[in-house]
Amino acid sequence: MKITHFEPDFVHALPILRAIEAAGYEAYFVGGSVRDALLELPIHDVDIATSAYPAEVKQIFTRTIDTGIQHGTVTVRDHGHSYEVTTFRTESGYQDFRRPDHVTFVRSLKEDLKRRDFTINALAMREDGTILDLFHGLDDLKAHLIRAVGDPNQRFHEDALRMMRAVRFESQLGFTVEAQTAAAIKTQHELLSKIAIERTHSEFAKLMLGIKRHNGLTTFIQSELYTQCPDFATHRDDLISLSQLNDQQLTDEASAWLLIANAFKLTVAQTRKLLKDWKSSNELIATVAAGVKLLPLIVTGSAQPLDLYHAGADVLRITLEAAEILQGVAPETWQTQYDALPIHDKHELAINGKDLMERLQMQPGPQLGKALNGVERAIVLGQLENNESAILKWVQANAE
Ligand SMILES: Nc1ccn([C@@H]2O[C@H](COP(=O)(O)OP(=O)(O)OP(=O)(O)O)[C@@H](O)[C@H]2O)c(=O)n1
Ligand SMILES: [Mg+2]
Repeated sequence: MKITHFEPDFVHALPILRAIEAAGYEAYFVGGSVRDALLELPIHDVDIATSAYPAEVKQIFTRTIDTGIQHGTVTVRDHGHSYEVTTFRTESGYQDFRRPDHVTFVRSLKEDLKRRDFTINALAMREDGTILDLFHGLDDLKAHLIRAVGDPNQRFHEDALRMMRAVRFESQLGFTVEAQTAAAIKTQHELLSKIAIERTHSEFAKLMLGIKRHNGLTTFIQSELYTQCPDFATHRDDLISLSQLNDQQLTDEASAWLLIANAFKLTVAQTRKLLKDWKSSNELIATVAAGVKLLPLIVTGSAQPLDLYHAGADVLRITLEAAEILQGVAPETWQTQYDALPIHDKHELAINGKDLMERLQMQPGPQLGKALNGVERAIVLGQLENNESAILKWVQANAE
């Protein structure tokens, strides 16, 4: 098997591979970029594995950064690009189920590939495009199977996050977790509790944004992995309902959490707590919480111009994405209504507080805030034109 069409990212990285080889070592493209190139998907992060030890890699290139030198990773800078070059390694220990006690550098590609998670991720590509397939990853790519390299129990003991990666790839690639690998996840699902929630969160979000969300969620539920996730354990039936929604692909993680909040029938406060427990960013929490408020209004057709205005473009977009999946609500009608609002943000008002103070001799304080809010509201509702003289007149009339 040989790749003949090279993505630009590979082309740019070729001189790195060639330089390492010219110095007498082996070097290969490995991991997700090789998998995705074979699937004809866009590639990102080209990873390079080499028989050269980190100190040897550093001698070959003029510009290097010690990214994770104790794990064998050196970043090589070349023409504005960065490449992670990692020495072939084996790992042992894994007392805490997430990081190896020691890393041993080795000179053999096979030793390196055999401790990787799945066969489709254990392919290596030579500089000429030849694929080295030591664990039948090509067969599994063809059969759309996610199969652990060697003993699945051992692979999940080494890094319990791999169980989440399995269900993530299932959804992201539209593959199926192979039976023995799935059985091992079920047996070992409790190990996921050892993993930092941020890492589980990141995999779960990728699952929710994948092309086969239904498949990923089904294995996530059947394997009991969900029981190890914050605030999910008591929601098995709700998660099943979530998995049975139409499989339309989501474009934003916030829409996914909105669907979850809806399936779990959470209040705004409960939604905030759930997202906090998943260590979400404040931005994500605010967006989803606002979506929880807006969603029922959209689904029942009762949202008013002010509701759309206060929600704003981002919240509206994710809410419409969720509403379309839940009830087949056509997003265009609402989007058109939103676009037609006279203004979309306070800053678009033809006056501000300073203008009111200067022109109407108003004093700073609650009165001023109230006047501005009234102006904003009247303009959104189409009761007042957004120009300075109309607004000043309106404020004077309403102050009397
Ligand atoms: N828990 C993990 C994480 C990664 N890997 C190996 O390291 C490679 C690169 O890891 P990463 O970039 O995290 O994942 P990718 O498989 O490249 O997927 P993505 O496209 O999301 O980057 C993987 O392909 C796999 O060979 C592994 O064995 N076990
Ligand atoms: Mg990657």
